[in-house]
Parts: sequence; C-alpha cells; structure tokens
Amino acid sequence: MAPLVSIRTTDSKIEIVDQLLLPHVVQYVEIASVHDAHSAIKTMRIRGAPAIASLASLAIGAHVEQALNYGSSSQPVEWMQSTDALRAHVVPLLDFLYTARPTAVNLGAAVARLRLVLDEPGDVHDVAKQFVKEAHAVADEDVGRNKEMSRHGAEWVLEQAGNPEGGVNVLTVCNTGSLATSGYGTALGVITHLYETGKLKRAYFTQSAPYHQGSRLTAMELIALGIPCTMICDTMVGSLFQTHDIHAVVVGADRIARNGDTANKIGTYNAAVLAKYHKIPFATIAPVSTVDLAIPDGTHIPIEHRPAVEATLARGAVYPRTEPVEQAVVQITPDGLGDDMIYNPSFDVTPAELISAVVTERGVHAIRQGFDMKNELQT
Ligand SMILES: CSC[C@H]1O[C@H](OP(=O)(O)O)[C@H](O)[C@@H]1O
Repeated sequence: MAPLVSIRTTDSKIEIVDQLLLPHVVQYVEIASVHDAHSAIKTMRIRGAPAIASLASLAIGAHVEQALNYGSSSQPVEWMQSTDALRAHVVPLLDFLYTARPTAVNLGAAVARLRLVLDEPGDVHDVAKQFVKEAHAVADEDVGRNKEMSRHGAEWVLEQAGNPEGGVNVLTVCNTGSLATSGYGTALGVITHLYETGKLKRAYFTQSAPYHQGSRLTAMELIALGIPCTMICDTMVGSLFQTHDIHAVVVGADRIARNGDTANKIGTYNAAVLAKYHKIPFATIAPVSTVDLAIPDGTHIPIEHRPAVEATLARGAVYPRTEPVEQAVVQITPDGLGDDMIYNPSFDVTPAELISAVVTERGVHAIRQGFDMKNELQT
C-alpha cells in the first residue's frame, strides 16, 4: 500500500491531508487561498520542510493563475495590468507565506526563487505564466530529487556499515517521508531505498514528542510501505545504541548552514551526541534547497518555539479504539503547569562535528576539517 501524499492537486483544487488528525482519521482539506496555505503551515496541518515549500508555491501559483484565467483584456484583474503591479501584489504575499514558520529554509528558498521570476522583463501575462510554471516546478521537482538523494544515502550507509550480511539497522528521527515532502521522502527515502534493494534489516524511529511525527506519521508510512520497524521513545536512543547493533543514523533537516551545522527536529542533537559516543555514522539527508549559504554556522539559524500548550497535549483516538474513530486531544499536564513553566523548541542544532556527512541530490558531502557547503555545491 502506498503511503499517503501530503498534497493532492487537480486542475482546480489544492488539497492537503490534515496531519493533525493522522493516523486515525485521513481527511483532505482544500487550500483555497494563500491565507489558507499560511494557516495550514503555521498550525502544522501540513509540516515538513519540503512539503511546506511545495504547498506555499502551489498556493501562490494558483492565486496568480486564477488572475490569468479569470481576468480578460476588457476587464483585467487590477494587479495584472503591468509587471510592476503584479510584483507589488505578489511579493508581499510571498513574504507573508515565509512568516508561517521560521526555521525551515526550503520555504525561503522557494520564495526567493519565485521572487526572481517577477523581475523578468516582458509582458505581464508572460511573466505571470512563467511564475505559475516555476511555482509548479518547486513541487514537481521534489520527488525526483528525493529518490536521487535516497540512493546516494543508501549507498553511503552500506559503505559505512561494510554491507553486512542480513542488512542494516538504521535509526531515524521525526518524519521525513511522503508526508514531509512531495513524495518518497528524504531520510525515510534512504530507509525505503535500502528496503527496496533488500539491504535493510530494520528501521528504528523515535516518537518525536510533542507533535509525535514519529508515533503518528512515520509509523503510518513504514507500515504502509511494509518496512520492518521498531518505535522507541525519544529517551531510549542511548539504550538502543547500548543494546542493539545500529549501523547508521539518518535524519532530515530544516536548515543547513555553510559549515554543515544542521537544524532539525528537537531530539536530533541528542541522537547525534549519542551516535558520536557509540561511533555510529550519522548523516543528514536533505535537498540542496535546505542549505542556507547565507549563514556561516548554526548559531544563525532561527529556532521556532511552538506554543507551550502543544507540549501539554496528546493527539489520537479514544482508547480502546472503536469505529467510527473518536478523535481525542487530551491534556496530559496539570492545570497549574503554566506556559512560563514549559520549554518547547521545535528544533535543535546539531554541530557539524557530530555529523559524518550531508547527503543531497547532488551526492554525499563528507564533513571534514574546513568543510564548506558552498564549495561542495560549486563542484
Ligand atoms: C523532510 S522534512 C524535514 C524536517 O521537517 C520536520 O519538522 P516539522 O515536522 O516540525 O515540520 C523535521 O524536522 C524533519 O526532519
């Protein structure tokens, strides 16, 4: 069974699966405007650095395409009367979309890429058509590059592990599959490629509290893919390394600085420190659009702090489950635990010294003394 897709499009509609309701309720909701897209990203109905960029691009592209389709020469849409008017209308919307979540740079890369189109010379309709085409390309390119980087990452894991008889055991954090991208996934794509080529023994994944991307989303995807897997609580990574033969750790990324420092889901840094102690290779798997060459190191990465209330809640179905499913969002903390008593960063930064390699669609970038992603990407 194929895993769910994060975004579904028809000629006239953009829909996302509401990831706050997964895994027990699969409900696609329409994204009918740029504001709908911003809200869906901010509330994490959709999440995952590449998926966020894809939705934002598709939504702004649809907005411009509607003006192209419904305006006419006799009654053009007001902001379609010149390229200056088009730019003045669209740029603030692009900037607004980027305010939805601060850490994932893929959204910023998509905004910058689409912004450039608006500076192209030519007739406003031609510029608008190119804009729409580029907006679709942001989403359409994702699956192919995920498969490319997954192949690179799988080959790296096998090389690091010495291609053991019986396959490799790999740990991942959070969710980096089809629900976090436009398909196939990044770190979970590496696990999928290993499985598809008969080289995976077992995938291990952390629950990734408090949103539970692991418990709710990665579990759902690995079951759908038929991949042998084991879930662990976030606190069990050390025990897993002490008691099991884990050959590698592969994780996604939300922003990679020039020196390789990587922001990823909270708990990634913990796993990296423990992997270093246990001499387990640790790789970041991410598209080039996750690399932020404008920042020298991880100290410049903005870390999103989610609303404190999200750390007090657990989402799921009433136990024991009955049909129809009764969705539940339960408060697991006492009322006296105020917001000022909760620390809820959504990401942490793993220093490059704890990362063996960054894997992109371009290949494996082994981290070493003087590592610079700018040099890696120019070669
Ligand atoms: C390929 S997804 C990248 C990244 O996004 C996730 O964060 P969130 O679920 O908060 O959007 C997680 O950090 C993944 O590794």
